[in-house]
Amino acid sequence: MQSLAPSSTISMKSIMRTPSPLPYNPHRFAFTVKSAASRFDSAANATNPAVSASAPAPSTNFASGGVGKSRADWQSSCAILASKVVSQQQNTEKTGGADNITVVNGHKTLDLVPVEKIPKPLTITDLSPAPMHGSTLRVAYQGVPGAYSEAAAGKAYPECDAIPCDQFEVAFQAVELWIADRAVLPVENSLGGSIHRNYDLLLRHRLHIVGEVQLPVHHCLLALPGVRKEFINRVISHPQALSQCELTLTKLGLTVTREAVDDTAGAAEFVAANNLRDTAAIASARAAKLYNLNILADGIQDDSSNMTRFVMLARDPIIPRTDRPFKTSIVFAHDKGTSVLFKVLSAFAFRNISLTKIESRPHRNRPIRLVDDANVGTAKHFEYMFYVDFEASMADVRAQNALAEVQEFTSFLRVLGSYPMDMTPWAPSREED
Ligand SMILES: O=C(O)C(=O)C[C@]1(C(=O)O)C=C[C@@H](O)C=C1
Repeated sequence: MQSLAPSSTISMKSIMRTPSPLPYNPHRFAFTVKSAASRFDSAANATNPAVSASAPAPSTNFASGGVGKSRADWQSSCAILASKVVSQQQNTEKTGGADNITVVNGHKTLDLVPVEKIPKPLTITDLSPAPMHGSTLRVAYQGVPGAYSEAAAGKAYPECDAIPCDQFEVAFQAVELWIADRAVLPVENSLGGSIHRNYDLLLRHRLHIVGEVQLPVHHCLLALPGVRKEFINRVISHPQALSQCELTLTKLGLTVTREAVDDTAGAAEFVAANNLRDTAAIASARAAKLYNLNILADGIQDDSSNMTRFVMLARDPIIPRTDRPFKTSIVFAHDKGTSVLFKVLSAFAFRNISLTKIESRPHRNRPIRLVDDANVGTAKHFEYMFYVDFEASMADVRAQNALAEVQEFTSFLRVLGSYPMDMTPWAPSREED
């Protein structure tokens, strides 16, 4: 996995400069031998001229060796075809003959590519949305290399190119503008709870949740080589990371200033880039390696089972299935009426569907509801959006019926996604790299 200069992070500005992409046109994929090499060269950019034009940020490739086997096969096939074309042109000049025809013993023969080198025709699986056409999946995440979101991208899509973005908003837009195929979004942590801002983003954008991963988060205290704990008068990190290590920092005697920055690895990069000998960063062991920092303390999260849940987002939903455990995420709002929440929740309870999460957020468009109160005039109530995750696939009739019922009680209902549950067995948090 290559490490990247943080300057290669995609920013809102660079996205704004990106020329607007052409709409998706499946006919662009009509297969010709000539287009094969260039298509595999530009991989996920094939559908988006804006991408090749704007030279997107380099990314981390999680596949060992960087390039997948099939891509290499295609490239060598195409190279052989290209060299044939060159030799045929030379022959043509010599013989003055037509395309693809060589003179052998006075007979004209078609000059064929050796059977084992002939590219295979595209099949229906080559056309499946992920990964695109045998190319490497491009996954946008917020932060710089070494961030936990990058690790989550690697866990969800081991062969992917992880693309750093300076804000979550940018990661969403990277997918919307076809610069990336997926975005990774942390939504909750076992210690810190829900990451509310990201729930709001889910609603503001029209991307679909297509997967989830739960990542053990193992924090380290990082400082420049030679710096000891006693020299530290400031600890910087992502706010979630600072809160996940609060007690341990105090136990370590580090009752010093805490400062929040955009991401954990960004904090490590900042300490290194500015040669800060009085500042430590909370970040991963991988960030220590990438930015040449020392690990002053290892495993400083307040709970060894510290875990963050990330969701994977895509432009299109996946087709829900029933042959493996699925989860569905919805968001709804309701107007008025009594016991609406109770009725909604019982739609799931009566069908034996377990809820795994419920979260309420202020209704941004209508945060306050005025209600008449006969005795004291008009009262104000807060209005909420409710986010619910439940353990069933949208392909399951029970889920379909439950949602049909929920729709009756709600003024707004959106299915954010129906996706395979992360069933990875739990293991204590430990950094491998
Ligand atoms: O800063 C990072 O490294 C991130 O990936 C973000 C983030 C978060 O938003 O919660 C992800 C996992 C950890 O819980 C701490 C920070």
